[in-house]
Amino acid sequence: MDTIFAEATPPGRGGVSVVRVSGPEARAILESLAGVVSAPRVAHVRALRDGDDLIDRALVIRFDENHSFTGEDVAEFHLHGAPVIANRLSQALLTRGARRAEAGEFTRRAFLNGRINLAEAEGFADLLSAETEAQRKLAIRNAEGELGQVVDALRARLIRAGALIEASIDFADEEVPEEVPQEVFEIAQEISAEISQLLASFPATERLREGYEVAIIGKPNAGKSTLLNQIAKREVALVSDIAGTTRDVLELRTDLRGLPVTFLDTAGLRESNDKVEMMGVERARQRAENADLRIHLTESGVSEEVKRPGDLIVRSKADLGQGTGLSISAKTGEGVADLLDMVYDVLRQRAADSGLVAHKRQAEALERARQALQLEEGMAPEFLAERIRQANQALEVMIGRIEAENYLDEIFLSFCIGK
Ligand SMILES: Nc1nc2c(c(=O)[nH]1)N(C=O)[C@@H](CNc1ccc(C(=O)N[C@@H](CCC(=O)O)C(=O)O)cc1)CN2
Ligand SMILES: Nc1nc2c(ncn2[C@@H]2O[C@H](COP(=O)(O)OP(=O)(O)OP(=O)(O)O)[C@@H](O)[C@H]2O)c(=O)[nH]1
Repeated sequence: MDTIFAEATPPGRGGVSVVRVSGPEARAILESLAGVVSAPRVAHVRALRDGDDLIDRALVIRFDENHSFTGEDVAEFHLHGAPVIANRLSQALLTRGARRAEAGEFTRRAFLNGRINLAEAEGFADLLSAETEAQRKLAIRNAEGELGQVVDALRARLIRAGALIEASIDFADEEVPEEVPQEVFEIAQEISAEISQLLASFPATERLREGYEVAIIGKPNAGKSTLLNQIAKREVALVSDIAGTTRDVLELRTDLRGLPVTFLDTAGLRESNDKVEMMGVERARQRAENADLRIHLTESGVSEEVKRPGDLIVRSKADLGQGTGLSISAKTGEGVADLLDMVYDVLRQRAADSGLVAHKRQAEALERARQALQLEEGMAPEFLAERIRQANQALEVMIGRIEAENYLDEIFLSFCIGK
């Protein structure tokens, strides 16, 4: 196994930068630079020397195999935060046989060494990419293993069901076939119902993890770009009194009180002879179609063609006259806070339906387990045993105990280097 290293802190100048080393040579490499470090998991201040060259006076920590994040021998260098120092240390690590880590390789090793399961690894990936409070709360639950624990509890009951069937097969008399106990069917039904519950929350959880899209749509000159600028509190979109100003879809990522919300400013919906404008209109329609929520901004009437239940209808340019319903002036800002309140309320309700199943991979494995558990009383004991085994196997795939290989690159390469 290679010994790997990477900067765990973001590149650039900072107070402290942390370089992490993991693998069989970690301790020897640490001690060749810092002298003997006998106590594990204790911070020591040490001069780091490569030959005569004093690299830095740093904090160093070492971790023993089986008592570290990766499960391997680990050494950490907490350096003064200038890129030249980390670069100089990297050079010393390379000459001592370590290599640079790939994206997610520390977490991958934690998984391969059985320190975390695959659902936890996905939780860590989500935690590291979380941009808002609601996403962080979701991710930390899975990084802490909640989903894995739920699945382990289901597996324990499946194993009992399997054992009950085996017993009835073993003791079956040729003439008087032993009945498969009723409890087997009860367990299968209960587990199947619990999986259904877990799966029911998947769409809401996935939306929260990925972030919501809110499309601002309407006729040309309705004030969509002005509204986007008002939400951003800066000039992100071009505004003009020429109809058809916005062509491409503009995205504004925001943290709406903890919810991840990307507002989309789209081309005004109309027929036009301008080829480029029509490409923009088509794009606007598509993005609006796929968005989680649509704000129809209108001076007069609503563009019925794209209207869907639950869409917000908002009258624009309230400073120019009176409208009914929610009306805003993107220009003065009047009503914009109320609009954001409404958007927040709608999305918060959807986020409230979220649960633990955040990834399609997890949902698919759970669905396979659920399918296998659709048992019927007349089924042969051997067949029932096979179904229970299939369900158990699907759950093992979910937590990465088996058949994880196909997913590893997808999951771990999504991390940054150093994680
Ligand atoms: N400096 C530093 N900070 C970090 C990490 C790290 O690797 N280094 N982490 C990583 O990304 C996270 C913390 N995760 C960790 C998880 C386990 C162990 C560990 O050494 N576990 C041992 C000892 C436990 C103990 O001290 O009681 C064990 O479980 O046996 C260390 C960090 C976040 N902060
Ligand atoms: N009085 C008033 N004028 C506004 C308001 N909002 C936008 N306008 C004006 O209306 C014109 C069009 O505004 P935009 O924000 O570019 O409209 P749009 O909907 O993005 O237009 P397209 O890009 O053509 O689809 C500009 O002259 C804005 O200054 C408002 O609330 N009150």
